Amino acid sequence: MEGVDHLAFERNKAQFDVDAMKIVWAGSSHALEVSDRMSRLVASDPAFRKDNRAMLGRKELFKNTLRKAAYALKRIIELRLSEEEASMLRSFVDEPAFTDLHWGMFVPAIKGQGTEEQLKKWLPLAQKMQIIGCYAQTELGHGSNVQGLETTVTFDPKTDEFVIHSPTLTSSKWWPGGLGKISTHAVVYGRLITDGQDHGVHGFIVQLRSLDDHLPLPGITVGDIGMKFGNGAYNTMDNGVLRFDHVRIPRDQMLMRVSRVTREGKYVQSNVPRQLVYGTMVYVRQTIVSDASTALSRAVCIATRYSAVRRQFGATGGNPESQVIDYKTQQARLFPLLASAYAFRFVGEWLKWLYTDVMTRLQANDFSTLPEAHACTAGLKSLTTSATSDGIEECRKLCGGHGYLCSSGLPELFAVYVPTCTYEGDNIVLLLQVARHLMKTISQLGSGKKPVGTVAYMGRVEQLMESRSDVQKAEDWLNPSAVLGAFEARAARKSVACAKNLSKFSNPEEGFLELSNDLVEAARAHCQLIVVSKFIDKLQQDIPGKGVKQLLEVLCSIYALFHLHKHLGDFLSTGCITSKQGSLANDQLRSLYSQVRPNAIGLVDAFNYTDHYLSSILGRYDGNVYPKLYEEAWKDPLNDSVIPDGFQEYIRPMLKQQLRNARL
Ligand SMILES: CC/C=C\C/C=C/C/C=C\C/C=C\C/C=C\C/C=C/C(=O)SCCNC(=O)CCNC(=O)[C@H](O)C(C)(C)COP(=O)(O)OP(=O)(O)OC[C@H]1O[C@@H](n2cnc3c(N)ncnc32)[C@H](O)[C@@H]1OP(=O)(O)O
Ligand SMILES: Cc1cc2nc3c(=O)[nH]c(=O)nc-3n(C[C@H](O)[C@H](O)[C@H](O)COP(=O)(O)OP(=O)(O)OC[C@H]3O[C@@H](n4cnc5c(N)ncnc54)[C@H](O)[C@@H]3O)c2cc1C
Repeated sequence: MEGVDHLAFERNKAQFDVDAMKIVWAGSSHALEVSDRMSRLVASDPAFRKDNRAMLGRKELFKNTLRKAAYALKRIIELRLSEEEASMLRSFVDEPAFTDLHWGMFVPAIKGQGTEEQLKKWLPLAQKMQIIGCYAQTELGHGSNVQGLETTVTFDPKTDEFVIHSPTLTSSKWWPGGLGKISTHAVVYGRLITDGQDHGVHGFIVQLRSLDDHLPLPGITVGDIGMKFGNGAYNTMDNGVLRFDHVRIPRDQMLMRVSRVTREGKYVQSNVPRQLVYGTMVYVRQTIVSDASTALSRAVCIATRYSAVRRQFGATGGNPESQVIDYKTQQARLFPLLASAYAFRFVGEWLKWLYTDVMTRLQANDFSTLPEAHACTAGLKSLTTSATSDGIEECRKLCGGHGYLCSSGLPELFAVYVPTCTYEGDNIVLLLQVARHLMKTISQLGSGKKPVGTVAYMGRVEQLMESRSDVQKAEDWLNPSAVLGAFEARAARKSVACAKNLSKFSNPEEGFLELSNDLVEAARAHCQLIVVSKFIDKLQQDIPGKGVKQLLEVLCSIYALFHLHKHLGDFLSTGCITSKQGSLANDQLRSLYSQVRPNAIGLVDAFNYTDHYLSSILGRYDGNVYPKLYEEAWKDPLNDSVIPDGFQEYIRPMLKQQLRNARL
């Protein structure tokens, strides 16, 4: 029935103030107001329609994306939107596009690595979109190993220029989004060579295409790398290939904040650490963590609403069948994902703070927190994107057969999301970076250097090696210190075990390779500890609204105890808890799921997503699923005609032949 809220009876069950929770989710009343306004603006404009994407061929799909990008900019200018509003509007358009790389990587790379002079020259051009840029780092043969890039950038003192060259096939730039067809410029990473000396990888601003006719400039070969996973999905993006044949750029297009080349060709390093060349990746990894909570919450919103609508079995005495959300197995799969979405939101908020703090310190030449920022952004990017990708797929399964339909919104969400496990650093490679940080921290404990930030607990390592959980009954697991104690002890013990094993190797690098699986597990345990502890920290804040804080406490406990249960082997084998305590945690989880159940729809409503943004019939706000699914099926191009193309040509003769054979 049109106009009827089929989920109203669920909404009435909520025991908390949903509007107050919306503010907590958005981060502030202001952020909620802006995101609400921008999402409605996009949803109400037919130019931003996206329900037909799965049906479009690549060229049509891509052209459609270009139209939307140009239209979005037009609206941003017409409505005089602020940077914050514009960025929200673009995110609600919800279509991967070259603009993501322009705003998400090209502009930040210039901001982070350019000198004042370079910012003055390039930023206004980029900000007004008079040029369009991308981030060209990865090559056909080299992605994770940035130091292995082959592109050469050789200084020619005669002309005061750099000569950029792709010496081999494997040195072709490969993957950069926006590069394939649209970008006019790129920040290109290559090996800087002056006077025959290789100074390693640096970034350069390079013009790729003419601003007059958009044709590639001389010496440049550029194109799209081809269709990617999923039909519509990420194919709205022109990931590209790029080759240079001795292309010349002026010397002042080297991004020179970290180091520079003088007119005479002298290489001069400034006082900022070399690793700042990797700074854009740190920035983007940080944004990816917040985006993980967005992607996971979308999937969870769809699966939760549909689980309340869907009924199977259990019809007794004329009553309808049971809602699948009431099955304990459904709750045990769904509610930890709901809790994870909130957990990632809060750890994302904290990571943003950490990043901002690091940036402020960098301005004052304090580089002390850079390793912590690198380890946290790398580790949390890895943890949250892996969990979100798996979570989206789990949500598809939670929706049964209908989840497999494109109209559920879940296949496209998965296909668009899943490369986050690879881009901005393969998730295993990034966990190994965290492991290095942990091993370094442990190795420095003896020197009296006190570990700070997220590794501060390592300073209590002796106590953590001995500690025993004092949980005696299920409710004891609701105590944050019991949870923190167990997670800290597990993380510390896993790292210490790795460090002990590493010390048996005469060559530490050999040991690192040999023990890398254990190191990855130790890094994961450390990252889970960060998520749990930041959720607990969030709950120390004043959180207004009836029942809001109580529900967040429930979700926090679910996040922690679900992971304790999932990784019980870790907690038991390291002796942090007993098997009895493990089973008490499981008992407590069951009770927590029951507390979430009446609030489940309210908790997903608090994400404040429009139906346009969710683009899911199963996740519709009004729960009017079946009539809309039925209606949608008839819109498929296959249903344009009763008899499909190809039937007369192939199937009719086949049928006739088979009938003839049968009669013989
Ligand atoms: C639904 C849609 C959802 C989400 C969309 C998300 C949007 C975000 C917004 C904007 C972006 C828009 C669109 C996104 C789409 C796609 C974009 C994708 C872009 C890319 O993928 S760009 C390419 C990214 N490439 C990588 O990440 C490569 C990974 N490799 C590395 O980073 C490094 O090489 C590695 C592996 C970390 C280190 O290599 P290595 O072992 O060689 O170490 P080094 O010798 O280089 O380093 C030694 C030293 O330096 C420290 N360090 C390393 N990295 C950093 C760093 N980044 N910052 C600070 N410090 C660093 C390292 O710890 C060592 O320290 P030590 O000497 O031990 O003290
Ligand atoms: C959709 C998408 C968009 C992208 N956009 C951009 C972009 O805009 N700009 C850009 O420059 N790049 C971009 N990339 C490239 C991306 O950053 C790289 O693909 C990514 O960094 C992974 O590197 P790789 O492909 O070399 O993987 P590889 O390193 O080859 O990984 C292959 C396998 O080897 C394993 N492995 C590698 N090294 C180690 C190790 N040391 N120890 C253990 N295992 C290891 C990995 O875990 C993985 O299982 C994009 C990629 C994708 C998929």
